[in-house]
Amino acid sequence: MTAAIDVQNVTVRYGDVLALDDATLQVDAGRVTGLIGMNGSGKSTLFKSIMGAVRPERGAVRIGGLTPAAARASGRVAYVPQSEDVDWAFPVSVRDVVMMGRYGRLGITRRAGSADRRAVEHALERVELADLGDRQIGALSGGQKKRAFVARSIAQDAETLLLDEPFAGVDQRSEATIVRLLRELASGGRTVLVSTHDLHALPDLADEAALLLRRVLFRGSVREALTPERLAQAFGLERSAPRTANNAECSETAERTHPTEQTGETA
Ligand SMILES: Nc1ncnc2c1ncn2[C@@H]1O[C@H](COP(=O)(O)OP(=O)(O)OP(=O)(O)O)[C@@H](O)[C@H]1O
Repeated sequence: MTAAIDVQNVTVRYGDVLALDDATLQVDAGRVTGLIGMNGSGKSTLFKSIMGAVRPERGAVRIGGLTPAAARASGRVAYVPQSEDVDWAFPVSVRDVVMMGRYGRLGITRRAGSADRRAVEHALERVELADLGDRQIGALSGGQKKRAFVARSIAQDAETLLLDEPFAGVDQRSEATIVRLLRELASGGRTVLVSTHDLHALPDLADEAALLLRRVLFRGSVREALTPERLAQAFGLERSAPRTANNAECSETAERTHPTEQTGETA
């Protein structure tokens, strides 16, 4: 079976910081895969590589057999970025953000039709934000913002969903709603790759797990991933802790993503 996401020997450097070192990962459709790694292990960089927002020095990525650019252009892949990467002051409503998921389908006039509006309302209902569609995106709680971005992915009807730390700073209701939705989407045949620090939530969330420390150390069942030996390896308790790069000293800085954009283009 061809992997829905195929990351082959990807190496990414920011200046002299080696963020990914020969990372290889296959992610299957129809399941939720949890991406686990310590701060700075390269999780966001892996997502940005899959989205084509950073250019690997070596290696290749395919999404459903397509290059990242082609997968993005066809709307097959949706990305829920880390909250810090989003400019929340951007003056758009929650409904506008969710409508952005439909942009690939709007055609040349960019005018939303009734099917688009129905898809947006349906997505808002699924994330339990139907009452807050008119609110400015920046005026939502952390968990509600995450749910708005998940709604955008649902409205987009993307085959592949990438979520970077969707549970960070999120209330329990939002976490439960997002976990339930991701499981439903995977059951419906979607490919879901989600990074999280929350190891306790992993068994409920994911069918598979991948451990990352600049390279993929392990990919397999959640139970096998959570063994003390594997976690010690992934969290740098053994010899090879990653260099802790100080972002302030780095020449490149990640740009902020408008709520209306799919990615922060950094390369
Ligand atoms: N734009 C950038 N410029 C320079 N270095 C960067 C940039 N983005 C990330 N890095 C560095 O690359 C490494 C991997 O960062 P990345 O954000 O991918 O890790 P992460 O696993 O997502 O971390 P976290 O869990 O803290 O979000 C880190 O050392 C980080 O400091």
